Amino acid sequence: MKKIPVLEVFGPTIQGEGMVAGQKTMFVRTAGCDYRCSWCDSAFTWDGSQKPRMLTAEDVAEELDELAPNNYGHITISGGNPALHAGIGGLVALMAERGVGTAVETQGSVWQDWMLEVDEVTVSPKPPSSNMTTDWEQLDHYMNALGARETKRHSLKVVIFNETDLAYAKTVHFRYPNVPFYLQVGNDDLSTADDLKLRDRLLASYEWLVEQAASDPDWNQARVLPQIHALLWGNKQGV
Ligand SMILES: C[S@@+](CC[C@H](N)C(=O)[O-])C[C@H]1O[C@@H](n2cnc3c(N)ncnc32)[C@H](O)[C@@H]1O
Ligand SMILES: Nc1nc2[nH]cc(C(=O)O)c2c(=O)[nH]1
Ligand code: SF4
Ligand SMILES: [Mg+2]
Repeated sequence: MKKIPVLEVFGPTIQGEGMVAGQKTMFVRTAGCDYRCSWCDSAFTWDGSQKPRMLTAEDVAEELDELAPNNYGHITISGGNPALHAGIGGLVALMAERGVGTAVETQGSVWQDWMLEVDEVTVSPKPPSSNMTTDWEQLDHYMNALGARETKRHSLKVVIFNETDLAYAKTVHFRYPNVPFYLQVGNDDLSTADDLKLRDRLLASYEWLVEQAASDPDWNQARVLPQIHALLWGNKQGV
């Protein structure tokens, strides 16, 4: 059984972002990322500051059960980039056997066949402010493979910090016009412990983003959301 480098397991909480926002869920966060986004809010998964544990799918399930005995029906696998790890396939299968829903967060740079078995796949290509570049052919492959599924859902989510990011997001949205599309507020103060100050700042950014979407017909089918967990709990890890 292939092991998974796990950085943290937490919950129950709510999914704070995107297509599953508000869903009660557990989080499994893997270590390692093939990107280095300038504004990554989870840099501890790849900057060497925290060390992962190598766990089997059964180990992870046991940990979930200990954290939330009979108290979860959905898990979200994030990272880092969880798509770096073949071993997650075993976890997805185990949860499906138990009737527990699964979601994954990835930037869409690396494919794994277990993606096909995940109930809600969020693909989050990175805008210019991240300093990363998009491999459009790889993203096409992702969208084609996910789009061929019959019962499971996927979406695109782009984090926005400025107008250049919005222009990039539009390119993504127009390239895959039939995929549910989310604009997400960027958090540009990752170090503050002043939750109230951060909340004000994020809400001001949210207001700006809503105004942008509201005034541009190209966004008629878009959904605009903040990170709900950042509004509630600031930059705290494990929530
Ligand atoms: C930490 S990433 C992990 C999954 C995967 N590596 C990815 O980027 O999609 C989870 C989500 O958080 C978003 N995110 C990261 N830093 C953020 C920030 N400073 N503000 C808003 N969203 C952020 C990412 O764009 C992604 O959609
Ligand atoms: N509550 C909560 N919702 C989230 N949605 C995406 C997250 C992530 O870091 O991938 C995240 C997270 O870390 N916490
Ligand atoms: S792809 Fe995701 S985890 Fe990786 S650096 Fe960017 S935001 Fe962070
Ligand atoms: Mg996060």
